[in-house]
Amino acid sequence: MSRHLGAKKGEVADIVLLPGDPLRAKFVAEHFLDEVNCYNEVRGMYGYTGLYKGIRVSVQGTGMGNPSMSIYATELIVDYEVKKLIRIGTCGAMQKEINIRDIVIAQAVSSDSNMTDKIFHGCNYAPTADFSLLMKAYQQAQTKQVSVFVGNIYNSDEFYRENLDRLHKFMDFGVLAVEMESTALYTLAAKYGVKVLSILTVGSQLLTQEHLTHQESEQSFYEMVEIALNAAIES
Ligand SMILES: O=P(O)(O)O[C@H]1O[C@H](CO)[C@@H](O)[C@H]1O
Ligand SMILES: O=c1cc[nH]c(=O)[nH]1
Repeated sequence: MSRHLGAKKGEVADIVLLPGDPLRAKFVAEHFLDEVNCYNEVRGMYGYTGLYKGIRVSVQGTGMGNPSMSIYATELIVDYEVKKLIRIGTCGAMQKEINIRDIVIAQAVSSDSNMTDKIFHGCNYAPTADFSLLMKAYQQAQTKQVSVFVGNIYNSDEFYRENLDRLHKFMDFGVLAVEMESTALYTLAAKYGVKVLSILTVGSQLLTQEHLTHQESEQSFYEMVEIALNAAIES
């Protein structure tokens, strides 16, 4: 067991998918994995291990925001020796050509979080995806009836904001979408030398103010999860 996970040694696979919502972890386990074992219920942050196409894969909820992600990512890597971590999240689209239900793959992460400053003391570190995972995920996405965008995303410590001024600056510089966990995830993966990628389904469009309901979001996760699973086992 680790501080926040109840799994015994060996119960977590080398490959872990990471949704923010623990109920998305349950959904993935129920719909995509065989021979499933629930290894964590601590704090209701469900974690499961099962088989996908005969290969062991885990799926672990992370909660929302960089601090929560950093706890789970650190323990998965340090205590359970996980080697590939793929976030399967939702995001808000920041460019007009990106629509609800499209997929965004995070090649790099810009941020308003001071996570990396705590490590790099005033210098800018650019958290980036693992290239082999990124390439496989992009190839997988191209086999599906889904629009996929690859590029820079915006990671934020805020969901509700005073105003959208800062977001508009990042939009002007071509940033694709906003979410809240990838700075911590990519930076920790680099620190520990493991593979990482964030794949995001667009749940809201910030320019048009459209958004999916919770139930609609769930239905649009299928493509993202299949892309993540196949990229993970092939890379
Ligand atoms: O759907 P998840 O994976 O939680 O991701 C996004 O949704 C949450 C905000 O609603 C934040 O965690 C953000 O990053
Ligand atoms: O972090 C997020 C995720 C989805 N939509 C947003 O506006 N922000």
